[in-house]
Amino acid sequence: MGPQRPGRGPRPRGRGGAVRLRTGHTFPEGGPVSSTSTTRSAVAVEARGLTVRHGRRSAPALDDCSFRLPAGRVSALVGPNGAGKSTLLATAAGLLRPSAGTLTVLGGEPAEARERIAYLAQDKPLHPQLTIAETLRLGAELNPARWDAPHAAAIVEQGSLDPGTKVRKLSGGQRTRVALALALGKRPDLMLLDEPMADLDPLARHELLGTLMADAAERGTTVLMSSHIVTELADACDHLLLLGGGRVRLGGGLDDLLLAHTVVTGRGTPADLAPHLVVESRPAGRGLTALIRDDGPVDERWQAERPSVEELVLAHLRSPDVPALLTPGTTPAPEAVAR
Ligand SMILES: Nc1ncnc2c1ncn2[C@@H]1O[C@H](COP(=O)(O)OP(=O)(O)OP(=O)(O)O)[C@@H](O)[C@H]1O
Repeated sequence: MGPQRPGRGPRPRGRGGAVRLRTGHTFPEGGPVSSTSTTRSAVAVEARGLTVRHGRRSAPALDDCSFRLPAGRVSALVGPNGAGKSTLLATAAGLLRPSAGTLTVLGGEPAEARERIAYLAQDKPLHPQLTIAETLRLGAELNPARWDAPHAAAIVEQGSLDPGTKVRKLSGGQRTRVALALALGKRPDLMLLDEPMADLDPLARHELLGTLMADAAERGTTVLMSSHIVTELADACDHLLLLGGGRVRLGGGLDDLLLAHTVVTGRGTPADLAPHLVVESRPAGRGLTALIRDDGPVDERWQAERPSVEELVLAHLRSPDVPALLTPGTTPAPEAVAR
């Protein structure tokens, strides 16, 4: 079971608790509905035609991306290797500059918001010669106005770490914990986490996700977190941004995105599923199983189920040519998109 969702009701999803749809069900016209919380909430990150190249002649790592991320949410950033996730996080942290378009963070330029942002890079850079206690003291000195010493110390304590231990003597997962204590101790308004869970054990991951969700629920912290561990993200995140080949493939509230798709099983061919968009299909017995993007009610002869987050993400990763989908409220106004 994933961490509890503080302040939020449990989210019904996944095959285990799949909502079995009655055949002939109807989805709202025009596809997904943006939840009211998505449309009404403030915007934490907004990209308009964002293009980022690592070198003048290199292909764009991010290519004409436009999306919005709501404030106070835990957003999952997913995509295959090389999709542009780290590039997006580093740009949002103000470490890379857009080659074209804009990226607005907490209402301004990323560099202006640096004090309010905590960025945890993939390699979790820390000073190896410092002890854990010295590392946290450095965090306090660098963030005098915001530093929450008890919060940072509690995160270290939960990992049973001796504050006198030098960073160079820590395991990869222990180092990640200290880096997270440093990031969370800053009490940021926006946390940018690049694969924070990769080297944490399952218990530590569970605890970390719980802490992030609690911060989002209690303090309104916005979290954007890249990860390849889709099943765990499903429990912790309420928003999804899926990148592929430097472009946005899916963006929106998880519930909205799930509502816009159906897993159908039955006899027939993908062509029989028209007018729905078939994201992915595979043979099943004498028929097929497909993930479709709904265009109106699904015909009664198909058995229909809500997809799990994993099914939604995997189907889109395996079908890179399927048109992108951003739910309303997560797309900047088209006329305002910089070209
Ligand atoms: N420092 C760099 N110099 C040149 N190209 C780079 C650099 N960093 C990333 N790239 C290129 O930019 C593209 C996006 O890379 P990025 O690291 O953002 O992807 P990612 O989605 O984070 O991948 P992964 O899941 O493997 O961490 C890739 O084609 C990569 O080769």
